[in-house]
Amino acid sequence: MNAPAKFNWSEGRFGPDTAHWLPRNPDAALDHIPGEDGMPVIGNTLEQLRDYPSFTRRMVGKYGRVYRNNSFGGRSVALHGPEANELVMFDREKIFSSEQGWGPVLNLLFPRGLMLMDFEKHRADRKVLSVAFKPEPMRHYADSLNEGIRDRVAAWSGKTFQFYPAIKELTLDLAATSFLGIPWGPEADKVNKAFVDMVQASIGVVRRPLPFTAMGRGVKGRAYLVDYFGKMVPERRDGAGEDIFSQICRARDDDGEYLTTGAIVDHMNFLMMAAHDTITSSITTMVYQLAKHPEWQDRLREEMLSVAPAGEGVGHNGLGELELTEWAFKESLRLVPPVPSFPRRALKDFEYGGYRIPAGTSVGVSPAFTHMMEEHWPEPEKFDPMRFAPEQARERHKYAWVPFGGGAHMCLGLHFAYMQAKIFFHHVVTTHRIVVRDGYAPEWQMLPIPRPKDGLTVTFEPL
Ligand code: HEM
Repeated sequence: MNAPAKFNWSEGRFGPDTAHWLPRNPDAALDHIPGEDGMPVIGNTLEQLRDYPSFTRRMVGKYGRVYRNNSFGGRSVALHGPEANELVMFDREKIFSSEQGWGPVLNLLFPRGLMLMDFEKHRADRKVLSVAFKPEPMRHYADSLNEGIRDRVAAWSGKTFQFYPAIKELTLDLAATSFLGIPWGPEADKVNKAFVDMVQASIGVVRRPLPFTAMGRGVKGRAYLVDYFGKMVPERRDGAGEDIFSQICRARDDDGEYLTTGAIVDHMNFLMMAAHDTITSSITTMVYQLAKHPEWQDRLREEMLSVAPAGEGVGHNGLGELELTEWAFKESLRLVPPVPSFPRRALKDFEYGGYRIPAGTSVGVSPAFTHMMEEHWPEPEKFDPMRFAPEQARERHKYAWVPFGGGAHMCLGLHFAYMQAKIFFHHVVTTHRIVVRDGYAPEWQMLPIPRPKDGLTVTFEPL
């Protein structure tokens, strides 16, 4: 069933190339699915933003694991649990569009990024971009991450500071070198500002680029970066740079062709966006969990020192040996997944949980909910990295732990994320104790990307 258009997706509001998106369904198309519409106009948006985990728990408790929601501009269907994750993420039958799911949020500022492509086109571009994440380039990024992190951790030593803004700034600075191949300084600052404006705009309430709005600044930021990256493509193609941008400029598709300048620019913008707040959020969660569990700092320190001396960080070759560190990072991603839920749009009618769900429906899955399901994660609130030891992980549903998604759109940068986290914690934990004051329990804002509301006050006590 393809319902008539209520209104079409306008280019001004949703960015370029939206003419092929399915028209929106009339609200009545989902009347048969239990759920609620919430307040007039805003629906459940505020309740969801205020406390996303409680909202989902309440809805699942009342309506079950398939429910109708109304937020962020319209009705959608939420599907919960590992089986739902597998259906949507693995998408055996090519039912779900990532482009049309993420599009209303991202297409205006980050068009033609990988998550804004589907099926064959997506596969072809993803294959080209994958060259930047092969072991040889990763080795170079590891070197530049080690250098940048070492200096910054030294600057934080002995201080009590707000960790979240500090790691956000460090992650941006590290991206300048490992993603873009530009040194820290005024040029990198300008790029960072343009980029931050774009990200802010993509989650802003006002969706039109009016003066003095986040969207206005975001669109200006995008114009700056398009021009900046675009001009550099020929020189990067001819050079021998080891950064991600240079790798992508030199990458060729199956026909031996380079990506166009426009495609390179769009992919770079998207990659930086996909990497930035997610790494920031996950490292912040792990810092907090380690501060609350000093015994885990001791266990990780012992493992880390067996791989490389204190304060030296760890090169690409040593990363695989940091097993406990990896489990602690995975457990942090379980407790607070940086992408708590994500959208798709059904391109065909499908059935799930006893309901027929029509083509055109916006569909959401929720790593945050799945990661707290007691039947898969006993004592789900407890920080226990041993859950990821092979003997415990073996029997678990493959889609019970999905911080990086799954299937064709599974995070392309997940090894980069593990690498940055391991290098970061090697520098910090081998030289410092991470401390928070007794009884400290900051509140987290879960959407759009989790962060501690107060910035997370920590002390890095030198050992
Ligand atoms: C802890 C850090 C990270 C988390 C939790 C994370 C999470 C995710 C998730 C959930 C998706 C899939 C979304 C969907 O299916 O709709 C995704 C996709 C993606 N991520 Fe990450 N990400 C992280 C770090 C990174 C980094 C460091 C990079 C780049 C260096 C990156 C690049 C990408 C790209 C390009 C995609 C789109 C893949 C595609 O559509 O084929 N991510 N990420």
